[in-house]
Amino acid sequence: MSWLEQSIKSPCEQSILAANNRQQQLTKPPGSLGQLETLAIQLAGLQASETPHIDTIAISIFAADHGIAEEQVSAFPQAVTAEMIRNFAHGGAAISVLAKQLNANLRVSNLGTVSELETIAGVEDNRLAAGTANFSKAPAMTEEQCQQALAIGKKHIDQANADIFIGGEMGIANTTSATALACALLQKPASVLTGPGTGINHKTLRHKQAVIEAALDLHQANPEQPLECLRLLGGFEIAALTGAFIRGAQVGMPLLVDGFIASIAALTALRYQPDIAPWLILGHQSAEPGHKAIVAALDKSPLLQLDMRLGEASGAACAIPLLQLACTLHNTMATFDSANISAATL
Ligand SMILES: Cc1cc2ncn([C@H]3O[C@H](COP(=O)(O)O)[C@@H](O)[C@H]3O)c2cc1C
Ligand SMILES: O=C(O)c1cccnc1
Repeated sequence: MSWLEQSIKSPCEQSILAANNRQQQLTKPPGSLGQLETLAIQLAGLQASETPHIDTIAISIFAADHGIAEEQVSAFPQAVTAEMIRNFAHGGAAISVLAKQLNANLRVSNLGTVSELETIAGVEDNRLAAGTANFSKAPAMTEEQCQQALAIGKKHIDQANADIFIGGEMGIANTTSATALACALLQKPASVLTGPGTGINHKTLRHKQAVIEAALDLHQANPEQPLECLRLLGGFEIAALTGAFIRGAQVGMPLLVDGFIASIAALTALRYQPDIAPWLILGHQSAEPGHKAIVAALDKSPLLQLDMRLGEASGAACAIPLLQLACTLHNTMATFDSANISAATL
């Protein structure tokens, strides 16, 4: 049996009840801390503890190139993927700065770029090929590549040993791949889901839409087979994220999901195994317009809306302090009893 078929862990009902009970005793009108309350209760269930905490944070960035980039669908050249891998390692990328500030353990996995990369300290060499195939002409991945990429995500979860996991990505043209995958899974046209990614002009946006429509016609991907949709239209980094999300729910790791790209990986995982839903927390609403439809399909409310559209796990990282505050309030506020506060009378 493949690891992908292992059962999903259930959140701990007893801890959810205990945490809910605790919330009712804290010195505030019940419900007045809004989503901070529900988040603490959700985390209690996921961590199987009445008093959840977010002290150790694992962030994994999966980077890879995309054959579809040769269709001129991104504002930036493909060399940027490898260049940004260097930047992650050297501490200059947005996620490098955020991870340092949050005291998170940042791992960077190179699944294969077109530009040659020297060996870089802090970058894991997980190269499968020099990027995916151009999915407007052929399946993006072979069966074997897709399985290997899923397994790299699994490995990151198995080694994470953290209170929460955030998966991020880097790969020029991956909004084209993610959009095509979203169209296939949601059965929506490219005209509805395609957005500017790194910032293309209107003419290029129409071209990007047409490239996606043609690829959808070519592959006729079956939404009932999400991992096959992933193989045909996805990317190595999107598959690694999908594998990480499936594994996270199998082993009981809370998963904080980033923006557009990470969310389509989460949706792929969810369509493959609907029981993973409770393990997903949505960090933020991306400004990439197609994210709304994916968020609706995930049936989750994003914690933040900051008009971010970067990827790299950056939006999810920004939501960590909120989760920490939710836990600290939940764990350390006084109770009506301990502070001698009168309870509600009506
Ligand atoms: C310097 C730079 C840093 C990035 N970090 C994340 N992305 C984001 O933009 C890319 C997707 O957009 P598109 O599909 O339009 O190429 C991905 O690499 C994504 O992670 C970046 C993009 C650039 C240019
Ligand atoms: O929200 C994202 O993940 C995103 C949006 C635009 C470009 N890259 C990533």
